[in-house]
Amino acid sequence: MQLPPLQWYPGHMARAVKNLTAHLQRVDVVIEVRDARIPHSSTHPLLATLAPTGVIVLNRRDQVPFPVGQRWSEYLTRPERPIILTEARQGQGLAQLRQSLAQVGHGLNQRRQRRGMLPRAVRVAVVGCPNVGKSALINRLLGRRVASSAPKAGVTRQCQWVRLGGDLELLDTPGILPPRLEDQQAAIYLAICDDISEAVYDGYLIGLALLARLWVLPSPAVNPQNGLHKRYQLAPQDHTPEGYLAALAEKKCGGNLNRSAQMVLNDFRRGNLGQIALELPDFH
Ligand SMILES: Nc1nc2c(ncn2[C@@H]2O[C@H](COP(=O)(O)OP(=O)(O)OP(=O)(O)O)[C@@H](O)[C@H]2O)c(=O)[nH]1
Repeated sequence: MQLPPLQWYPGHMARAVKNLTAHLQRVDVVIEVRDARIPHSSTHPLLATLAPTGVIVLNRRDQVPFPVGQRWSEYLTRPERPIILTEARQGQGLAQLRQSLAQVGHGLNQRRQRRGMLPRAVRVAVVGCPNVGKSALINRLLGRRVASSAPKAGVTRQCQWVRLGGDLELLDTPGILPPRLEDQQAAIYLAICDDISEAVYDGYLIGLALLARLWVLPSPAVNPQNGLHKRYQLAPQDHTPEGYLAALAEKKCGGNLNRSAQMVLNDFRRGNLGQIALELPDFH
């Protein structure tokens, strides 16, 4: 299946990248938030150069099978860059994240003390692609709602500093993507996961791309219980991806293929098809 090239680089994102580059110079640690369903595709090349150290958070750990999250964590971990799996809405994994930040703060203030300087709060930037859960994570870390969190890419438009007690200052940042999405497979995964504005793609083709991926995923990436069958009482093994969307359209959407594709996408995004990792460390 050949999809038209996907690109999304709205004006606010270009401004955000410029703004972020300036802000990162006064930050002590960067938390890069990625989507645990697509840890490879939901990273930004800029961060490898601007923020080579820090913490990588694989958020939405509730949406992938537990062993897959663990495997990604082992695969990505480096001594200077711990990996933490979180569920930002419920606050799972946050104790470990707080501990990592406290360690950074301790090291920073020891160095300051040696130079005769007063202690200060650790400055932490929370960065990543649109819709990966940066604002939800910040709200959970702070224990109150300071950042807008919504199931839509591009909600946060400005960099915003927020303070947590005397120890931590957090920078909430708009979601960023590269100006050109060179890796079109990654772009398709970003669209499937709702990390790209739906205004720039054909929903039917992206729904079909999701099914095509589900058809070839190995068993560790998906729950043993087939979510599609359970959700729609329609067995995947009896159909090709195209045939499945057509059968689903007949069964539930008055024959409308666009609506059946949208239904599958929405159910995947909400976790109604069970835990599904679109990417595993060994293949993309
Ligand atoms: N299932 C699940 N949903 C999550 C998790 N974290 C966040 N969400 C949901 O994902 C959606 C996006 O979260 P946000 O916090 O707005 O994401 P963001 O990265 O700040 O988005 P932008 O403002 O577009 O950059 C919201 O509907 C959240 O409730 C998680 O760990 N698991």
